[in-house]
Amino acid sequence: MTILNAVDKKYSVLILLRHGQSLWNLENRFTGWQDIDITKKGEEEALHAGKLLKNEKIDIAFTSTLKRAQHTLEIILKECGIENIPVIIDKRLNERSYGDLEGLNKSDTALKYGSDQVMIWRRSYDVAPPGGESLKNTAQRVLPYFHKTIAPKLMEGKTVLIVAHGNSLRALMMFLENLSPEEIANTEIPTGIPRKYVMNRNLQVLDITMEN
Ligand SMILES: O=C(O)[C@@H](CO)OP(=O)(O)O
Repeated sequence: MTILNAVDKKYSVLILLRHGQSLWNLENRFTGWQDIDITKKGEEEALHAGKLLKNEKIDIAFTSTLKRAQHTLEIILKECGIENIPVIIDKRLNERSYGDLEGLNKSDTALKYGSDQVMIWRRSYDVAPPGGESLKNTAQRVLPYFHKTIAPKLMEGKTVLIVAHGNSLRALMMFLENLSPEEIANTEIPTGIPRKYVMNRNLQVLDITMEN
C-alpha cells in the first residue's frame, strides 16, 4: 500500500439529527425561533436515536440555543453513555425565523393565504416568510459557521454530531449533498433520525446512511 492510499483511507463522520417532536410540531404550528420543548414522543425519538448512535465514537457535538435541540442532544448523550465531550451551542444553528408566522397553525394559515403561498413560504429557497428568514438567509448564517467551526473538526478526523432543526439542517444538506433549490424543496427531514455522512478529509461525502 502506498502512503497516499493509507492517507486516503482516513475518513471523518458527520451525523445530522433533527430534534425530537416538539409540542408545536404536534400542534402543527410555525415554530421558528420560539423556544418550544420536545414532547414525550420527542423524548422517545431522542432515546431511539441514542440507541442507534451507541456504536459511534462521537468526539464533539454542536447544537442550537433552543431547548428542543439541546434536550434531544442531552437524551442522546446520556443514552450513549457519553459524558465528557465538548458540546458547542451556537445560535447560527437555530431554526430559520418564521417571522410573523410563528405561533400560527399551518393549516389555518394555508386556508387564509392559500396552500400554494404557504408552500412557497415553507419550502422555496429564497422567498422569506413575512418578517422571517428564507432558506437562503438561513444558509447564509449556517454555512459560514459550518466552514469556520465545524469543518476543521471533521478535517482532523473527528466524529461530529449536530443536533439542530429542519431548516438549519436542510441548509447544510443542500451544501453537503449538492442539492438544487428544487431538490431541497422536496426534502423533508424526519425528527429524531440520524443522517450519517462518511467523508474524506477534504469533506467530500463518500457515503450517506439513514437508520431508523
Ligand atoms: O415550524 C418550523 O419552525 C419548521 C419546522 O418544524 O416548519 P417547516 O416544516 O414549515 O419548515
